[in-house]
Amino acid sequence: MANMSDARRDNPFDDPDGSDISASVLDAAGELNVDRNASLTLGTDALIVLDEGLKHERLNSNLCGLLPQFSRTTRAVPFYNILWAELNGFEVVIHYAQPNGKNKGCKVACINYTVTDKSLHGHTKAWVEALMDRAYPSNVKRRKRMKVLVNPFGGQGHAQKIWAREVEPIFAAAHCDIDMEKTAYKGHAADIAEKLDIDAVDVVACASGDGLPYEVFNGLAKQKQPRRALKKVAVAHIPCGSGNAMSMNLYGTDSPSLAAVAIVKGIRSPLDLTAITQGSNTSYSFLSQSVGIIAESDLGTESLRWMGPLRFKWGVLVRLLGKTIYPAELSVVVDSDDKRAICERYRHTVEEHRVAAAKHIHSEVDDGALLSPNEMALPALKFGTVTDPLSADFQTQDLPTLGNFFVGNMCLMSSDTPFFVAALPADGRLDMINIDGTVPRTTALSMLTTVERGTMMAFPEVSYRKVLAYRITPRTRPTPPKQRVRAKIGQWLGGAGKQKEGLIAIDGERIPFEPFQAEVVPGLGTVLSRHGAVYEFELPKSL
Ligand SMILES: Nc1ncnc2c1ncn2[C@@H]1O[C@H](COP(=O)(O)OP(=O)(O)OP(=O)(O)O)[C@@H](O)[C@H]1O
Repeated sequence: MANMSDARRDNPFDDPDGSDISASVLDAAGELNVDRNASLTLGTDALIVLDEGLKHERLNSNLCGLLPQFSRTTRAVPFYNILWAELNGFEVVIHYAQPNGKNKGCKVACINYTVTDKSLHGHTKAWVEALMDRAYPSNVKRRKRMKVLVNPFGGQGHAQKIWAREVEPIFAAAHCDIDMEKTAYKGHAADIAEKLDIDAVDVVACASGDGLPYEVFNGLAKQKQPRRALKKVAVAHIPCGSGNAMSMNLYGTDSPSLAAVAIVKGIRSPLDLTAITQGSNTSYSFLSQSVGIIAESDLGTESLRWMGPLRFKWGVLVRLLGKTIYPAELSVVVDSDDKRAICERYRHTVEEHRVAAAKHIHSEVDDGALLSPNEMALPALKFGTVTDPLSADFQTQDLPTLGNFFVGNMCLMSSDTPFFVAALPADGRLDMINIDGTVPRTTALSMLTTVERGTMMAFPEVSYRKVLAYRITPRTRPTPPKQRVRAKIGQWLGGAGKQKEGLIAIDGERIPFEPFQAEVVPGLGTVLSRHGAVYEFELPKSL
């Protein structure tokens, strides 16, 4: 937690070969002498392996003395990396996640030692259990029962291979109970989640993009006891898609193997969901809603798929330079529109979390067991649906030149786009960004360059609000006859092809271009995360 932004950029593991052993206080009671030359010790944050044999192994491969001599005989394996430890007879076997040298990721490695002093059997048994307690603190469930859904078409179609090569071995080494199923059609993940036996499963892990988790939340919301289903079953994400925001926000990585370890070690945490009503339909969004530029750059750039991840940035750029506008009427229940106060409250929550984590205070996460029968249904919406008259809580604005309408429940929308820097998993609020489409091109371009640093919010032209609910009625923009040729060129350059209608994206999925209403439902969903109350992002100091 001390340096979350670094953790986000790099491998979130410490180096198991690392030299930071001094940071771990060696605890005499936690020491196990496995033989004359080797001992295993429970440090503060890591298992310390002291082994004369390590020195010899290294010296043997020293290319006839051409390489510098290694005198180190110790190795530290952070408890976080330890997947399982057991005693087989007198043999201590420890499986752990070892970071790959050059690749961003990790693989399963094993340490095993036979305890030579047979009188130490009782001590060894207790020591192995103590190691497991450090590897799995009281708020982390061991042997998670997982339903794994693999989208064979996710991202570039490699999800199945990634699952088998990089992820399954980690879950297996952590003794997770796995039931894998490939999705066979669009909507299959929702059907599976709707029919899932929620008492037999702790986690639904999606080897996909963000599309499958969206379906799983919505499938759980259709169960007979939806509220209990959403509390009982944690939704997890193995990043194998073109959009992997969920994994970035909750685990700080888009590497499938690192995400797998984060799932094994994940803390059950509540997540706000957003109820979206459109016509007579209700769905639940966990990530974002966009109308206009972001939705078009996400969904309306199909003809630019050959560009890979660049197509989204290109789509935004073309529309920004074209000063594209998306007229709409917007009604909002505002919680706060004071950017400074929003950042202060965010920092306060992060600090509270840091203090609680340092004191090892783990708040119990409700698993739905205590819900009374009349609480099993989804909570009633406080602000009604899109077909109801607007209540007095809403403030309505006509936005004839709206440029960007983007609402988020998570911070990062991809590995390098922290749009909603003050977003928190369960603060009962949505973060809403509005930017007028007529801001000068130079300003729009400099805004774009600050997204990656997370400082776009500082522009006075950017409205950043915490909201409880909103209704948006998008309108089709009129194109004056003189601008039609220019508009067509812009549309072609931006990858929109012949698309006539505007686009709305909910968690990256298209919904009809019609009015919709959104209301945050505090803590309705459950996920697995590294730090519970906060995402894997640090608010820039300049904000
Ligand atoms: N077997 C299947 N055939 C067709 N579509 C499927 C299948 N399995 C899942 N899908 C659909 O694929 C969509 C995208 O899934 P996912 O999020 O895993 O991939 P992605 O690569 O991130 O997304 P995108 O397609 O937007 O790039 C979801 O809407 C899901 O319902």
